[in-house]
Amino acid sequence: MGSAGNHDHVRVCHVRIWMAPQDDQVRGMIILYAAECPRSSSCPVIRLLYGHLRGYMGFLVATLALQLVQTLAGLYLLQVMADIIDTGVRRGDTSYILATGAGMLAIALVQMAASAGAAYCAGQVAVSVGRDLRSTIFHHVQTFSVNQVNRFGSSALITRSTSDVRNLQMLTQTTLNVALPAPVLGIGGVVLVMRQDPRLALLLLVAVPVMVACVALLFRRIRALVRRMQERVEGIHWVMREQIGGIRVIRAFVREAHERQRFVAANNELVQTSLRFSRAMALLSPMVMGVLNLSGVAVIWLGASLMASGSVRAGALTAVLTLLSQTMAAVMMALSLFVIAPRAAASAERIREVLATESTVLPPKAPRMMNTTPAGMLEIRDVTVGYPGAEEPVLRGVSLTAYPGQTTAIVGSTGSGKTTLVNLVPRLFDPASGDVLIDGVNVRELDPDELASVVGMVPQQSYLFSGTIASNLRFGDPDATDERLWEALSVAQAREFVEALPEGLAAPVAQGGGNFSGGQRQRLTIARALVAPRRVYLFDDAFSALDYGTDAAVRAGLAQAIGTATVVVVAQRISTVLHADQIVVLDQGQVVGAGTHAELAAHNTTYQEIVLSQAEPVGP
Ligand SMILES: Nc1ncnc2c1ncn2[C@@H]1O[C@H](COP(=O)(O)OP(=O)(O)OP(=O)(O)O)[C@@H](O)[C@H]1O
Repeated sequence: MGSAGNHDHVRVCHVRIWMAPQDDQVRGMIILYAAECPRSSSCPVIRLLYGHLRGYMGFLVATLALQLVQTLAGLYLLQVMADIIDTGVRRGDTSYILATGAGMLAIALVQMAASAGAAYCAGQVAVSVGRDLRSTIFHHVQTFSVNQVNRFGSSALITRSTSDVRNLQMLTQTTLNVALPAPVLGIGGVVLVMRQDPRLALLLLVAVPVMVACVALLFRRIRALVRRMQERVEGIHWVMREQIGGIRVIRAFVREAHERQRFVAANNELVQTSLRFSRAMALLSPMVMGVLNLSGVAVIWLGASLMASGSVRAGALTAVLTLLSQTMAAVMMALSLFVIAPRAAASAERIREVLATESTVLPPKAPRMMNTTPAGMLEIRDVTVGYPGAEEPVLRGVSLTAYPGQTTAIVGSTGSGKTTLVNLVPRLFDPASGDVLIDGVNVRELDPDELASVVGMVPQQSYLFSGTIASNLRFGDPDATDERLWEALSVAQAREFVEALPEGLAAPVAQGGGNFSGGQRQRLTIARALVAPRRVYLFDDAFSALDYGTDAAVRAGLAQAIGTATVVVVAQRISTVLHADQIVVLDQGQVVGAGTHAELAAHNTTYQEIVLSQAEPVGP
């Protein structure tokens, strides 16, 4: 991430992407992408690939040149072959046949080398474009707010960065390998046949447009089906993700049969769409083959009658027939393009949908710096937040101030908006109205790096990344010493169990932290937030998986370790917030009270209800 005042805003074909300048590869790619994208083009594939392809002009030109060489060499070979038959064979001139044959061999070698070189260059372009696209999507999604990520869904975002990009990569490669030589083969072939006999050329001029018309007729239908197929694949990903992620719940509630049915339904939908697609494709192939075979019959029929009248020689007719079979092979290969192209067109639309989504938490153009004397006063001023699609706002006109050196607790019933409120501080999303300020600076005016260096957060869901305990703890400060890590683990009451692991800090962590218990995970996420000093610490229900004793020990340790920082604690348990300097009570998205435990317990009805609802008796 870029440092304050040191970042770029780039217009990317209706998309604004913010990226750190030191990421040269991505930066270069974004500049390319920003290059005058042909907005007028109605083809989503062209619009999407245009900027990326420009970066590989060298390889593109080389592919073009090599394809030209190999196609022209192929056509020239036909011409020479006709000469050998009409001159060498007809006259029985062996030396002419041998000399011309040696020349043919040399040309064939050039053709092979050019063909291999073209395939290599095309591969380079396609693979690089794929890499760049994946990178663009990944970095763009990174700029999204949490709500925007939720709107697309993780399955959709993964599919778009993987299989959709692969479809575009395949299209690029096939176009360069198959479609690029086609015009040269077409025009060159017509010229070659014209030179032999213009009447035979006329046949080619009729056959090719008929073929193109057949394909165009089916293209729209195929494209729509391909798009639907991709949606169905996404549907399967969606169901599978949920089932794999929720396997424990499924087993506990014996929902296997129900889940199996959901999967079967999603799978069947894909099968039905795939069958419709296969039917459309099944029509395409015989149509093209029919036109080609009819053209072959016409050439043989016309050629035979011309030969009988002596106006066409055997060599010329052989060349035309060979050219026709070569064209047939090329068209058959190009047919694969008609499967790949609609798939890529649908993929391009889906990728552009992601790229055209402008982040709602963009960094400021001219970021402000925090003052150098750390304080950490957190002010939330009159914020209103609504989730996309929800009728009512989740938070309405919420204001509170959390002071340095103090603990501010936020309590409220389930769904009252506590998590939503704390998520505003690190800008996981922004409020519809109102402001969040740290030491008087609006968080929207801070560079993301600066904001991250000021706010430490322990989210409600304890998530650890695959790696080691040390790599997870160093998330906020890659340079933290082992000693610092152990200190943080001590405060989080995690030292004991980490010491008990044979590898200690180097103990492996599975994706999501699945190889640790809920309480251990929670303690590790608390330690992670404590490794780097911050002005404001947010603990969102971060003690819920701890037993009462550990909860109390962690809070006691925190009071010592955090010192003068501002602490905001979201909690369900009254015992967790009992000694907070200030408790803010939320109810249905509004602040309905603020004060100490004693004050609220005496006068605030909502707080009293919460206290009463807790099974354990609460002390003064
Ligand atoms: N991503 C979302 N999309 C739509 N609505 C949401 C989303 N996240 C939360 N909500 C809704 O917003 C309201 C507040 O949710 P929030 O998670 O902030 O409550 P909370 O007080 O933290 O609840 P809990 O104590 O159960 O964690 C809830 O009604 C919830 O349904």
